[in-house]
Amino acid sequence: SHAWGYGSNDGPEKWAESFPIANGPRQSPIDIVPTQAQNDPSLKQLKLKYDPATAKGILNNGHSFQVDFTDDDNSSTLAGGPVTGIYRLRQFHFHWGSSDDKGSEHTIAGTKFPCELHLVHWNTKYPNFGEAASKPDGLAVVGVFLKIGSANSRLQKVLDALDDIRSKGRQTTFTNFDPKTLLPASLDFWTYEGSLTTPPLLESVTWIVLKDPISVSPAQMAKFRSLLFTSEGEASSCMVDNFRPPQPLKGRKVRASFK
Ligand SMILES: CN[C@@H]1CN(c2cccc(OC)c2)S(=O)(=O)c2sc(S(N)(=O)=O)cc21
Ligand SMILES: [Zn+2]
Repeated sequence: SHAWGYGSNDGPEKWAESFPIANGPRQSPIDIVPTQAQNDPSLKQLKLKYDPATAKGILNNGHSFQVDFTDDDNSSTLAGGPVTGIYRLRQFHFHWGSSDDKGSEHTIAGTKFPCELHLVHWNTKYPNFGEAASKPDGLAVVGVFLKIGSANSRLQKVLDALDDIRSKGRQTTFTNFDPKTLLPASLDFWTYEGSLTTPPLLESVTWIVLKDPISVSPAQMAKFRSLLFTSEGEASSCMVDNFRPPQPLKGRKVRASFK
């Protein structure tokens, strides 16, 4: 199997050995340079409709932790913005650093944030997630930056569940949660065509990166860093620095939904 991680032997610099698409034409993340983004007035407003009842569970997958949603109907969806049609929410997860000066995957004119939230959606024109993940318009991921500031009470419910999923493979029930509460007030965004930022690095993602961050406190960041990459019984390795650095733009245009 293609074991990959974020260490010196299995990290982003090594992924191309098993996943040659790592050097492809539309890889993610990227550095977003606001002055070079083009305002596109044809971009529609982002329409996010999430039903808290679709939240199912929370899992430590050994790379990050994710909150999974039931996606067998259109209860939790994304539409509008740069996409055509309806995309269903599949899961959300985060990437973060070992210190507050790094952790995000996308950067803004070189600025790194301590953490980045990804809400993963798949295009309902395809029969299921796995099919969608291999199509150029198959996935839409909303990225939200987290910035050090006051404690985020909405985030705390997610962080309180981490004690039960400390090591790889652990999961627990997690329901009645509305991910909309994790979004900033403004849904202004940048958008570009990219990829998964983890193996299999499929070039199937329309990225929608929100301009405004949400807050996270230093104590809450310590909670993220209390997770382990490793399974119970293995030598413990702290789950930190699980981010891929920015990739070459290769001629792509980044559009802005705002002036
Ligand atoms: C480990 N990779 C994450 C889990 N997924 C996954 C798992 C299995 C197969 C697969 O592709 C067929 C995708 S996923 O599609 O939900 C995503 S999206 C994403 S990110 N950082 O680009 O938003 C990371 C992951
Ligand atoms: Zn991600």
